[in-house]
Parts: sequence; structure tokens; C-alpha cells
Amino acid sequence: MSDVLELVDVSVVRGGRALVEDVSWSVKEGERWVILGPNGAGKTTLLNVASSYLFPSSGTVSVLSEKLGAVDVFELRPRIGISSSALTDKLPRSQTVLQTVLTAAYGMTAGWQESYDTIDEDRARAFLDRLGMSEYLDRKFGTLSEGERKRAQIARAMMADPELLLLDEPAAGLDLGGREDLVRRLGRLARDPYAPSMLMVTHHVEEIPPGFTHVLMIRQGKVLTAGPLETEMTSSNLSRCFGLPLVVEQRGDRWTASGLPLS
Ligand SMILES: Nc1ncnc2c1ncn2[C@@H]1O[C@H](COP(=O)(O)OP(=O)(O)OP(=O)(O)O)[C@@H](O)[C@H]1O
Repeated sequence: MSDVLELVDVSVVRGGRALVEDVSWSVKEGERWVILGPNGAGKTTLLNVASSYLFPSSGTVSVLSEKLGAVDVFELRPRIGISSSALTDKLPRSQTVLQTVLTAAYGMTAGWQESYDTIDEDRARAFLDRLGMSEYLDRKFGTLSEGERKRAQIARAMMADPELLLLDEPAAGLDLGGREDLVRRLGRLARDPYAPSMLMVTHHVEEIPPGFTHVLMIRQGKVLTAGPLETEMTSSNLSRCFGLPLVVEQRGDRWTASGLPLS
């Protein structure tokens, strides 16, 4: 299996402070990773490195077998699909949902032409359908609810046919139904052998879709553990990660966690 991501001794320093420190991490083709950690732990920083938008202060990074610093990032970035609230904020609110997804095929955030290839339009419709957004094609992106926006963004990230899909807190702000709907759809994607390798940042083990294979836990910029979910997703690791006693359980193909009662 080839390397999708290889970080060796990576640190990102800003204002004299390490946001992530000495991170070594390897992601192989086909793996689906969840990145867990408390607020400010460095999860988004890691994702920004993986997306090639942030270069490390020290250490080496290879993304899709290309070494950062030795590759033209403008050729690398179209191979990576990103769904994040930072990107949502850049998408024009007055564009339709269909246009919002279609523009991704051309590496743009805004539409600049009136007509698109039928084949691209068909793909955009198919991705939106897969995310349960068929009824929203002509709606203005800015009028969507939080959950609808998230689903449209994931369809958009898939549009460029990425080899690596990065999801930054895709279920944040969703109600219980919206979360469960999204987790099921992401689970279907995760189990699709033709789907790209996936990295997903979250705060909650309940949001880990079925079919995800690995977990990286990070705290204060340092990796606590990285490996298969079945061996690394333990109460002890999760308690160290979030800094309080937690019990994690697997129920079927989902995870739940809760704090121990105060004595
Ligand atoms: N450009 C910057 N300069 C200085 N500090 C920064 C910069 N960007 C991020 N940080 C800090 O780095 C730390 C890690 O940030 P990051 O966004 O990676 O954390 P996170 O784990 O994604 O957090 P959250 O769960 O709250 O989204 C935070 O303390 C943040 O304030």
C-alpha cells in the first residue's frame, strides 16, 4: 500500500509556541482516520498541513507521495478534497447548490461561466443525491441550514475526484437527526472501496462513522496515540487525551463515551 500521508518529526511553531510538536504519522491508501482531541489540541493545524496549505516549521511532510517543498502545490491541491467551515465561509452565498458543487470540478469557489459540461453536471447531481441533497439543487447556498450546508460541502469536496478527503468537524452544529444522517452517509462512503482515503477531525467519538479504521489522538500539540481503532480507542487513551476519566464503549459499529460520575 502506498503512503497517502507521511509526517516525520513535524512541528509547527507560531509566535514561539509549538502548535504541533514532533508529530510522526503515516496514513496508507484506503485507510480512514479520525483525529480526536480537545479544543486547541492542534487537530486543524494537522489537517492544514495534510492539505498542503500549511508548511511545517521543521520536519518533513509527504502528501500523496509528493514531498512538500519539492512539489508544485497547485498541482497537488486539486488531488485533495476539503470540507471545513473555513472553506464554507469562502463560498458565495448567492450561488445555487448545484453551481457550488460544480465549480469544484474547475478548482474554483465561484462560477465564472454559464454552461458546464453535461458530464460534470451529472456527476455533481449524483454526489448531491448521495448526500441527500437532490431537492436543493436550485437553492441558494447561503439559505441552507447548517446540516444542509455540510452535506453540500462534502458533495463539493468529492466533485474533484480527490485521492484524499479531509473533513474538519463535519457534524459540528448538527442536531441529533442531522448528525445521525451524516454519520450514516459518511459510513457508506467510508465503506466504499473506491472512495478516497479519509481524515476526519472531530471532538466526539459518537461522530465516528462505521467503516473508519484508525484513530490519532492529540493533546497540546503532541500525539498521544495513532493506530487501529480497535486497539487504540480505549478508555485509558481517551481519558489521557481529554484530561478526565472517561469510559468508551463500542456498540455495534458505533462508539460512545461518557465521564465517570463525580465521587
Ligand atoms: N496562526 C496562529 N498563531 C498562533 N497560534 C495559533 C495560530 N493558529 C492556531 N493557533 C493556536 O494553535 C492551537 C491549535 O489550534 P488548532 O486550530 O489546530 O486546534 P484544534 O485542535 O483544531 O482546536 P478546536 O478543537 O478548538 O478547533 C490553538 O491554541 C490555537 O489558538
